[in-house]
Amino acid sequence: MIDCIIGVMSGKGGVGKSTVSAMIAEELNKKGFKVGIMDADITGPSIPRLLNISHKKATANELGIIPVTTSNGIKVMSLNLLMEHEDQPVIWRGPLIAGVVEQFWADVQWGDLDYLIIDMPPGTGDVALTVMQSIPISGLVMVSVPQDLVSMIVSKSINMAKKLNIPILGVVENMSYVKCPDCGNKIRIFESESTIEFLKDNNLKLLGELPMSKDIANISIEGNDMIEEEIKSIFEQIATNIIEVLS
Ligand SMILES: Nc1ncnc2c1ncn2[C@@H]1O[C@H](COP(=O)(O)OP(=O)(O)OP(=O)(O)O)[C@@H](O)[C@H]1O
Repeated sequence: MIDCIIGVMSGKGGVGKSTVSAMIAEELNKKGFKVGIMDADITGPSIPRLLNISHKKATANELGIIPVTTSNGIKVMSLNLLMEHEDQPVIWRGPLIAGVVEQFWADVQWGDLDYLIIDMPPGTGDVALTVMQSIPISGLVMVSVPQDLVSMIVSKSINMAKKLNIPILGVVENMSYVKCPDCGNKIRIFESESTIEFLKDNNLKLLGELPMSKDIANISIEGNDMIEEEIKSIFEQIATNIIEVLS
């Protein structure tokens, strides 16, 4: 039994969707919830590295696939946990990839979870559609960089969610600013006035703003314990906001 399924979506690749998915899972887990994470980004799976389990392999029994569990208890399923070598590419066409996602939903023994986080494939393509149509998603978290929020890139994902009647829980603006190491000022490369307007016009909640930071960039190398406290608390607040919106 899974209580809430949260899809983490982005208009395009490389904006931090997987990083945010992994950190939401970590924060919900820290709050004492039973958490799982499904890496539905089949051709670019990065969850095992972000959660430091890329050396582990998933197994199966007659009941289905058994997810890998992190040292702190998060259940994880990713195609990379089934591949012999993590650098093997998945040279498959859309329907086959979509079939894997369906299996990750139907055949993985998730057990009882309070939250299942789904790291969606970027954009509004074939596999994203399969995820949204075949899994009963409770709500979507939209991850975007500021410059895409006010372009049509995020609007496409928002409109897709609306057409499929899936609520959007809110937006995480990633790489919003850089913090000056000397004076602590937040340097915003892209003016945020239009972001606020965009959120207002679309009736979207801002779940959190993350800086561009070396600590975040190095999560898959150094782990997330090394992240500075100020950034940790932003991730914690994002998780709290998600819980609030869902309840
Ligand atoms: N706030 C940040 N500051 C610095 N680097 C970041 C930040 N967020 C993400 N990154 C880095 O940007 C790169 C892309 O991040 P990530 O893999 O999470 O994006 P993604 O949207 O899931 O990409 P894809 O959809 O292509 O898998 C990674 O190298 C990650 O470490």
